[in-house]
Amino acid sequence: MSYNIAQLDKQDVLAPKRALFNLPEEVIYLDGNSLGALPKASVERIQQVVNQQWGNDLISSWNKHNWIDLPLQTGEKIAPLLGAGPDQVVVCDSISVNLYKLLITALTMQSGRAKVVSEQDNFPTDLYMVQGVQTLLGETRCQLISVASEDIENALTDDVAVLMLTHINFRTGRIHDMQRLTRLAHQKGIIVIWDLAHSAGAVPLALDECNVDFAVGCGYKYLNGGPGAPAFLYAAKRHHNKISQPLNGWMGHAKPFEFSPRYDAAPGIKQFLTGTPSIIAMAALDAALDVFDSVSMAQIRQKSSALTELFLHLKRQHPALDDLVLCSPTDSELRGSQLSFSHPAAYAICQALIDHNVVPDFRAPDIVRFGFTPLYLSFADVAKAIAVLHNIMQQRLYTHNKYRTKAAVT
Ligand SMILES: Cc1ncc(COP(=O)(O)O)c(C=O)c1O
Ligand SMILES: Nc1c(O)cccc1C(=O)C[C@H](N)C(=O)O
Repeated sequence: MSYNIAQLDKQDVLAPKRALFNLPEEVIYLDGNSLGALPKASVERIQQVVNQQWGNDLISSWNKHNWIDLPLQTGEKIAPLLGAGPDQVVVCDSISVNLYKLLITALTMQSGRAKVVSEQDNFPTDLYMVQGVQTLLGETRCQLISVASEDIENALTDDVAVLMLTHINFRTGRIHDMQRLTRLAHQKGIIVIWDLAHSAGAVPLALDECNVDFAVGCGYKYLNGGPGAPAFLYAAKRHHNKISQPLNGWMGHAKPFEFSPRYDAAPGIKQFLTGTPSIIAMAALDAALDVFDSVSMAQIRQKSSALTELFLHLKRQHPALDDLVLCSPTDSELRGSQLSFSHPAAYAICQALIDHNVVPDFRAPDIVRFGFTPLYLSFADVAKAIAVLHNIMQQRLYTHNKYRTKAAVT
């Protein structure tokens, strides 16, 4: 198969979206799966929130600019990207904190069951949160069972309380079959929590259709909400009246401004709020979501698969790149919007790429990870990235001493 790259870019219906982002001209950014690029709309909105709303309207902004409803309003903007109907998504806190709320919520729905099944290769914070709940409640109420990916189905026995999985693996990009695993878990009476950190804004999702119980996801990756953007939490409507989450903060109270000493949870999804939302950060995320206007997740997915397929095709043309061993699934249907390759010098290769204006990231112990964000990446960018990578590998530029020293954040 041969590719006409100029033609691919010409036919690309998402190409105009690139103009909605502030990205340095010379940089090919392949790390939107760690930190999304900066949408121009977020810059404008932050300036407005700071200068006009905070600066001028001060405290009246909670009403005048409806700051108080921003967690719900932004949640409603995210919902269609998740295949979720209204009133089920709220924006708040981080994934870690939201997982804590949901783990305890789910465990209290499951009397007599304590096991939380997850995957050994899950993103560590997910496993840490279960370990923390286990320490708090004791093993009789919470017990982490972490298994290899291929053993998950066998681990779904009728003494399991919760299945907690990350939909798209952060290292390999491998996608779990959400529909099948949720159905199998439900057949055994198990509640399912999905972590959508690498899925939301990257692949089409159908949370309602898959009958998912709970989910969390990230604001700062494919949703482009900025560093430390608040996360989101999904809770299926059918559970809203039967649950209670453990972090009973005043923003999740039914009537926070009555300042009652007694906690009464707000109805619906609002009960998952805890403390005062970070308005500037949330406004940046809210504005960033407008880049998804007038495009479908199917279009995004189609371009994402085409970009990763092109990368692999071009890589195969260069024997000097053979030492980079693909650890993402070869079938594009089975992987998210990323490609990961192992190599003993992965860290140095990453640094050399960054030095040459191609930005992937390194994941320990030996992975170079490339994220493909269809909203701001062109097919020509992919071709340029391969040319730079080829030069680095063929000339062995990565062996230079300056690429050896590891930074604190990788
Ligand atoms: C799968 C996954 N879950 C959770 C996190 C962490 O989320 P947070 O920093 O919002 O707690 C990340 C990345 O940071 C992630 O990749
Ligand atoms: N949240 C991050 C941060 O604060 C610094 C560096 C990286 C991150 C990440 O998001 C890592 C990311 N979840 C990953 O998939 O590796």
